[in-house]
Amino acid sequence: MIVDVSEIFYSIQGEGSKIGYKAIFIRLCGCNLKCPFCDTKYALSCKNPMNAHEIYEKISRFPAKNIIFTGGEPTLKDNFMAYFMKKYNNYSYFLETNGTLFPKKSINLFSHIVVSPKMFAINLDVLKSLIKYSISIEFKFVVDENFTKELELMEELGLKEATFQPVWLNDSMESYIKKTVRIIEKLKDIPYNIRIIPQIHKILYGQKKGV
Ligand SMILES: Nc1nc2[nH]cc(C(=O)O)c2c(=O)[nH]1
Ligand code: SF4
Ligand SMILES: [Mg+2]
Repeated sequence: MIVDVSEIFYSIQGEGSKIGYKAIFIRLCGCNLKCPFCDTKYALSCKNPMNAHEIYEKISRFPAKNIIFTGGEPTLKDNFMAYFMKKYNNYSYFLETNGTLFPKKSINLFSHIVVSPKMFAINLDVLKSLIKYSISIEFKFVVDENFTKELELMEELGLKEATFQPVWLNDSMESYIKKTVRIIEKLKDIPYNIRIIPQIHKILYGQKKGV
């Protein structure tokens, strides 16, 4: 089975509740959305066909057992991910998804799913199914300084907690940190259980591929 792979790299989880754990990232090509703030535009329509064995050869060189499928939107490759995870079942698998497509073949093979819904492309039925059928799930919202819609969605889905991740646009490090602090101050007034976490890999390594 063949899939287009944008990049495979070894780093730490830089986002969400599993932040800091070492992980191997498999970034699949292709996405069903075109977010203006996308930080992986190079992965939206790339071509780099690899078969499962070639991918396995690459990942097996790294001394880690956590694999994160990301993209692009990896659920477009539901069949491939299911095939891969069943074949190489000595790893723990994690998924980063925008929550618009339901990965029915692979969902029960992920130890944990990070859903990052985009406010202009919400599919409530898919989000509810992800909550219902995943083994473990968290919501991560990429936010700017106005996050009313995100709070409304939390309400609608009955979420008790979520991660808010300040969006990194054309910010310098200094402006990103200042923006994050402004968001923290605003969220202090809001009675939701929200963790505010910046994208730690960008602070540590800068804005580049493969980290
Ligand atoms: N270190 C690191 N952590 C990440 N967590 C989610 C990422 C993603 O691009 O989906 C990502 C990424 O690109 N790098
Ligand atoms: S869903 Fe994610 S990968 Fe796709 S365009 Fe939006 S930010 Fe980029
Ligand atoms: Mg990223």
